[in-house]
Amino acid sequence: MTSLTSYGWNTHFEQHFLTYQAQGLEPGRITAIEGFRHKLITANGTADAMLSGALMNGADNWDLPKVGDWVALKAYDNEGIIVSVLPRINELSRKMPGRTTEKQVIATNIDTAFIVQGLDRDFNPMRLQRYIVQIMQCDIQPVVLLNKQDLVADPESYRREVIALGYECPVLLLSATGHEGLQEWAAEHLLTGKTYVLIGSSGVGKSTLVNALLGYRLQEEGAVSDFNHKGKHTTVSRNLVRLPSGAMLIDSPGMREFGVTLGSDDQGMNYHPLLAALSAACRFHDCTHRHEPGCAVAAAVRDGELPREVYESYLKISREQAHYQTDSVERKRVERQFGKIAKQVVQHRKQRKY
Ligand SMILES: Nc1nc2c(ncn2[C@@H]2O[C@H](COP(=O)(O)OP(=O)(O)OP(=O)(O)O)[C@@H](O)[C@H]2O)c(=O)[nH]1
Ligand SMILES: [Zn+2]
Repeated sequence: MTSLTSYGWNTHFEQHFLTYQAQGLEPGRITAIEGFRHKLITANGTADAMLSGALMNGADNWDLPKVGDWVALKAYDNEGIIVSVLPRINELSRKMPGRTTEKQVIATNIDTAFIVQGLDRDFNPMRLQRYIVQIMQCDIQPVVLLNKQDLVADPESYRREVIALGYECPVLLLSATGHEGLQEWAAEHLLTGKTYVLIGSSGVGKSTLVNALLGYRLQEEGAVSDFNHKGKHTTVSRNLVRLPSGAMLIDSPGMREFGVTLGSDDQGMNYHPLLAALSAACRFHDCTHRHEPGCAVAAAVRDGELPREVYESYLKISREQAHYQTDSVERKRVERQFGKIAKQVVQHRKQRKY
């Protein structure tokens, strides 16, 4: 028997599972998805499951099971059919890459997201802030991991630069290959029964970090294999693994884009403590901090109190959010209209009996 609690099962899921329990279903957590095959951990060990037809036809893509989800499962030995996804505590999402404004769910039921940047050439405070803001508006705690510290002369200066931005999140220096900083990371931020996700661009060392923590090779690393014929292996799937410490860690493929969606409160960006405090002092309560008179945020940038990089990131992200919002409102309107037309067609057919 596997203890589900050690995989993150709690009273929230237990409550929502009651009706399924009455139907003789079992709970399970998705650890990997390969095409149609969903790998799960259940009280009886691991299982392989497919989606029920109803789930496949009825749900929007972001409602379908993702790595990290708890589901209700009709189990047959080590196989099964996933009948339903239990309500999520949160979901780590991004705007789908490209021009569309659809949301893509990366992983679910996450306690902390580790943003990994490599200090060799990947370090980029603008991109970092985009990750931080998007993660926070998903109600997930961000932690910044600056990896490959062995490749730069003064790693501390990078850490200081991130801390100076003033977001409320820890910043750690690591070397996955040199095994530096791993113990401190694990001791403070990888706790039993909690779920973590690693995100960042390709090649920053996410798989190397997972492997170092696991002490064995789950995914072959870059230098070793020749997976995609470009002399470089890239992680292609997400995997939830349980570390020896009992923490759960989800590795995810490298991302080129990490577009913002809208926060649950639609309040725009109140994720920077100083920016939030300053906003309250603006003359207009709905100040966009762009051109309004009496703007405390713009004044703080002029005075050097609020870092200019934070302000620039704010401007960029809030513009994208506005675009995301208009586009999703328009999409919903079109969907509603289409729904109406489809209904009329059905009615028309019924009346005509064909
Ligand atoms: N010098 C140095 N190299 C590292 C470190 N961490 C990872 N690397 C190297 O960086 C390369 C990429 O590492 P991966 O772990 O495959 O990167 P990834 O983030 O998982 O990449 P994707 O799977 O494409 O998302 C490999 O050659 C690693 O050996 C580090 O701390 N220092
Ligand atoms: Zn303002």
